[in-house]
Amino acid sequence: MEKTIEVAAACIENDNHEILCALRSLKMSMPNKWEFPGGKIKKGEAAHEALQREILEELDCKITTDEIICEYTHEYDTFTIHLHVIKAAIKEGTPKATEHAKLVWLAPEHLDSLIWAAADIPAVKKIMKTKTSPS
Ligand SMILES: Nc1nc2c([nH]c(=O)n2[C@H]2C[C@H](O)[C@@H](COP(=O)(O)OP(=O)(O)OP(=O)(O)O)O2)c(=O)[nH]1
Repeated sequence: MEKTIEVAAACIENDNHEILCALRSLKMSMPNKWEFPGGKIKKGEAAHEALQREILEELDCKITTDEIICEYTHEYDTFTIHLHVIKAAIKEGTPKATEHAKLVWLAPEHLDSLIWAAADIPAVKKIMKTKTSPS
């Protein structure tokens, strides 16, 4: 059986309560799919630590990380990922698409207007539900 890839992804919210969505580029695997920016967790690394490193590498900014919004396993045809979606905020800098094709800030209720990587769909649904339900 293929090894499961551990992936940390950031649900970065700005002061307008919008969420940062990133479009995977043609050079990346799963091109043209939207995702929460992040990447693979290295051996011995904590998910939060991996996420801060990945965001600095691919968006050229620093984030603070908060609680895990959701965490689950998704089986693609050729590999399986264990996705950790972590709440985050920008601490320093402005996100730049150094690897992604595009970055957009979207209100939670509009997240389902994008075509997401299949693994992200439960997280998108959860964020939409949590952020748009009256409290
Ligand atoms: N970053 C991220 N990856 C996701 C998400 N959803 C999803 O299925 N993936 C998949 C895409 C990739 O197969 C894998 C993460 O790989 P990646 O290419 O972003 O990670 P990385 O930057 O560490 O990659 P690399 O240096 O090895 O090329 O997880 C998501 O929301 N964010």
